[in-house]
Amino acid sequence: MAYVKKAESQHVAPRCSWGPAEQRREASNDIYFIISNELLVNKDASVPFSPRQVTSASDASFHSVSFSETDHPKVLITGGLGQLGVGLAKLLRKRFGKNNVILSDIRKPPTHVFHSGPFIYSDILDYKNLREIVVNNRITWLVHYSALLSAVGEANVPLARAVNITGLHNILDIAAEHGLRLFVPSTIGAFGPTSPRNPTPDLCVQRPRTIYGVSKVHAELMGEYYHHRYNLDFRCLRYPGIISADSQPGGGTTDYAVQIFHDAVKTGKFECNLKPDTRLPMMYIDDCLRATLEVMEAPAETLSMRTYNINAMSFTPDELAQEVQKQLPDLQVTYSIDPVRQAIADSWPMNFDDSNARNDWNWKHDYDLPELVQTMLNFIGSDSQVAQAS
Ligand SMILES: NC(=O)c1ccc[n+]([C@@H]2O[C@H](COP(=O)([O-])OP(=O)(O)OC[C@H]3O[C@@H](n4cnc5c(N)ncnc54)[C@H](O)[C@@H]3O)[C@@H](O)[C@H]2O)c1
Ligand SMILES: C[C@@H](O)[C@H](N)C(=O)O
Repeated sequence: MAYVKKAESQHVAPRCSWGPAEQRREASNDIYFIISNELLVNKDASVPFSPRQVTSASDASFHSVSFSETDHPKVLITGGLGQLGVGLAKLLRKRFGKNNVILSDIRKPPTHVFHSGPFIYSDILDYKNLREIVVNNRITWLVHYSALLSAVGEANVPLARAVNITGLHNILDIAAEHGLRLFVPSTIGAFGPTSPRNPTPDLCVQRPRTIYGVSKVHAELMGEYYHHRYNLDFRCLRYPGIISADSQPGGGTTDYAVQIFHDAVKTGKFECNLKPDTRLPMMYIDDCLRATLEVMEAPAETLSMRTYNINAMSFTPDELAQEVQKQLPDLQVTYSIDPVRQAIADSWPMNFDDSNARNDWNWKHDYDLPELVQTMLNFIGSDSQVAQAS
C-alpha cells in the first residue's frame, strides 16, 4: 500500500487531539495514517475525506438496500446494561422477535438478562470488534446507548470524552459503512445556561457546560452531518430525565427522581441532592422507550428534522415529594445539596418544547406526574413485598 503526504490545508481531522489508540485504529483501516504529527493519505482513496471505508454518498446508499422495510430489522443495542437498554430490548423483542435484538455492553449481564435473549460483549472503543458484530449478525438498526452521564462524566472527563466522543465516531462510521439506521439519544443536558430554559425549543443556543452535554451536541451535529454528507439514516431524540422502577440510573443529575421511590418504600426517608425548587423535564421509561421505537419506525418523509426534543412532564423535588406523600404520608424528605449536580441542573431546561415531535410523527406521552408516582410505587412496593416474603 503506497502512501503520499497530504497538504495540511486539505486535512479535516483535528490531528493534535487524537490519541495513540485512535491513530492505530485509523491506520488499521488503511485510509489514514498519522505518524509523528504528519498526515499520510492512501493515494488510492477516491475522496480526500470519508468515514473509514465509505467512499461516497452513493456507496452508502448502495449498502442500505440490504434492509427492506418489510423485513424485521436486526437490532444491536450498545451500552445495553444501563438504565434503559434492557427495557428497550424487551420492547423491541416483543415487536421484532427475540433473536432479532442483540444487547451488548462491556459489563457482565445478570442471569435473567443473559437468559432473556442474545447478549454479546462489545466495547464501542474497539472499532474492529464492532464491525465484526455488525457483519456477522447482519445488523440493520443500531441503537447507541453507551455513554457516561452528566455527573459521572464530570468525575472522569477523559473517560467521558473517549466513550462519548471517540466511541460515537466509531458508531457513526460503522453505521455509514453498513447502511444502518442509527439511533443516538441526546438529552436535556445538550443545552446550557445561555439556552432559553422555559421552554427550551429544538433549535436555539446550545452551549452546555458539562463534558456530557458537549459530547451530546457533538453527537447531534455529527449525526446530522453524516445524514447530509453520507445519507446516513440518523435519528436522535433528546430525552428528559428518565424514571424507571426496575433499573438503576447510571450517575446523572436526575437520579434523585428514581431514588426517592426506593427510599420512600424501604426506609420512609429520602435525602435529596438537588434544591427543592429545581425544575427539570422528566419522563417515565415506558414513554421514552416507546418514543424511541416510534421515531425509528417513522417514515423518513415525516421527519422534518433528525434531532427532536421529547417531553412528558416537568417537576421539582418538592412537587415530586408532595405527590409521593399523597400515597406515603409519612415520607420524610431532607435536602443535602450536591454542588456539582445542582450547578448542572441550574443550567438545564426547566420545560422542554417538543411540539415538533408531536406534529411530525405524532409523539404523545402517556404518563403525567400522578400516573408516574402510582406506577413507580406499585412496582417498587410489590417488588419489596416479594423480597420480604422470600
Ligand atoms: N437515563 C436517562 O435519564 C437519560 C436521559 C437522557 C439521555 N440518556 C441517554 O440514553 C443512553 C442510555 O442511558 P442509560 O441511562 O441507560 O445510561 P447508563 O449510564 O445507565 O448506561 C450506559 C451503559 O454504557 C456502558 N458503557 C460504558 N462504556 C462503554 C464502552 N466503552 N463500550 C460499551 N458500553 C459502554 C456502561 O457499561 C453502561 O451499561 C445514554 O446515551 C444517555 O446519554 C439517558
Ligand atoms: C438527563 C440525562 O441525560 C441523565 N439522566 C443525566 O442526568 O445525566
